[in-house]
Amino acid sequence: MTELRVRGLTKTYRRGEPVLRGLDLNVAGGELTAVLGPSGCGKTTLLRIIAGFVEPTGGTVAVGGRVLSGPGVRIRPERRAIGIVAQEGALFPHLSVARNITFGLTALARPDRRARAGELLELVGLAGLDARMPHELSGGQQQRVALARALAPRPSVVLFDEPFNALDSSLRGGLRDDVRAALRATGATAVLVTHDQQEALSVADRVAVLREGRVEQHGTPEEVYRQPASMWVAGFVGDAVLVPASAAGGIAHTPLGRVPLTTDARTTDADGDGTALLRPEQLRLGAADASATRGTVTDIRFHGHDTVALISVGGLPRAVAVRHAGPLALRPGDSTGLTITGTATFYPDAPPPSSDAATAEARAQRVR
Ligand SMILES: Nc1ncnc2c1ncn2[C@@H]1O[C@H](COP(=O)(O)OP(=O)(O)OP(=O)(O)O)[C@@H](O)[C@H]1O
Repeated sequence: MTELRVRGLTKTYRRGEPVLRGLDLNVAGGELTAVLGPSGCGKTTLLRIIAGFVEPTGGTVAVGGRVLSGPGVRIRPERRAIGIVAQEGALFPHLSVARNITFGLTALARPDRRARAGELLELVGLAGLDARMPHELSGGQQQRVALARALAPRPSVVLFDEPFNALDSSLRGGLRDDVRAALRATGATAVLVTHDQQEALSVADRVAVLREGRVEQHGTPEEVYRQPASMWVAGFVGDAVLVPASAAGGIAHTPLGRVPLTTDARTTDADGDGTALLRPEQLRLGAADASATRGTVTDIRFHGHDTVALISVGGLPRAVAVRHAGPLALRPGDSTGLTITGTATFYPDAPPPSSDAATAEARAQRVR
């Protein structure tokens, strides 16, 4: 399995501002990293540089220790052993499914090519469709063929540029699972660019969050969601409840109550004022008893699988979001108790949420 290593990557297009500003990213052999970030932060540029379609201004790209782009080195795209799955499969419309898949396998004898196409179609769940033409396939099937084509030459790295974008949500889930299974089966290292945070969190081994041409955090989906490296990441990935807090002895005191701090070195030593991060599903509504903070419902939003209630609490300038599994028997104006479960990440010396520019900026930039 082959590691992808990107070091100090910079890119400035002609007559433009720098797009990549010293980007570092390691993807371990056989792992899938999802690259997530606001529109225009340089995700596609990163992918195109790794593929060899765009020359970086500085920095290096290496696969398995072999430098593909770097000072004085530029390996042509077709010699990089990198497969690409684009937004909309971009299959050759005049070639059958089998010939699309084996297009690049000119070194193989015809029977071997046929066998390889059959093998790959099985892998992507399309066994038997060898003779179909692209227009006879659904969008999801076309993307599966595009994946099979990308995997056909046994690339060590596969790049996905928003591969599920054109598909409706019912198809996306199944295809995502199959992409993951196919990558596992082949051992390819993969990078997937996406706008969709749920997709990034659910499909990837690791998530790299890009901001203004750098990686702000690269970690497992759980790390990025539970312990965001910054308030900006907290607000960009998922819904954040950011409240002013005072930390001491591993506990944050907030207007919503006391909450233990998440046990990582950055957080547990915290002492003094800052901001605590909670997620809406960590808040529980219930009887307004003595142990709970009291709040007033200002809005209820039903999402089917869950309901989000906005609760206004004394001492907080903005209502906090509470995610509740299933429907809620509360209405705007009702009084409720509020308790915190789990732990909080703490950002020392951070501005209070009333002027939480970081989150506002992240929200404004987030594209769904
Ligand atoms: N060929 C090009 N020439 C000049 N500027 C470019 C070129 N390609 C991209 N850019 C600029 O570089 C910046 C980053 O673009 P890029 O497509 O990498 O971002 P992105 O994160 O993939 O965005 P999106 O999520 O909207 O697809 C943008 O400001 C874009 O206008």
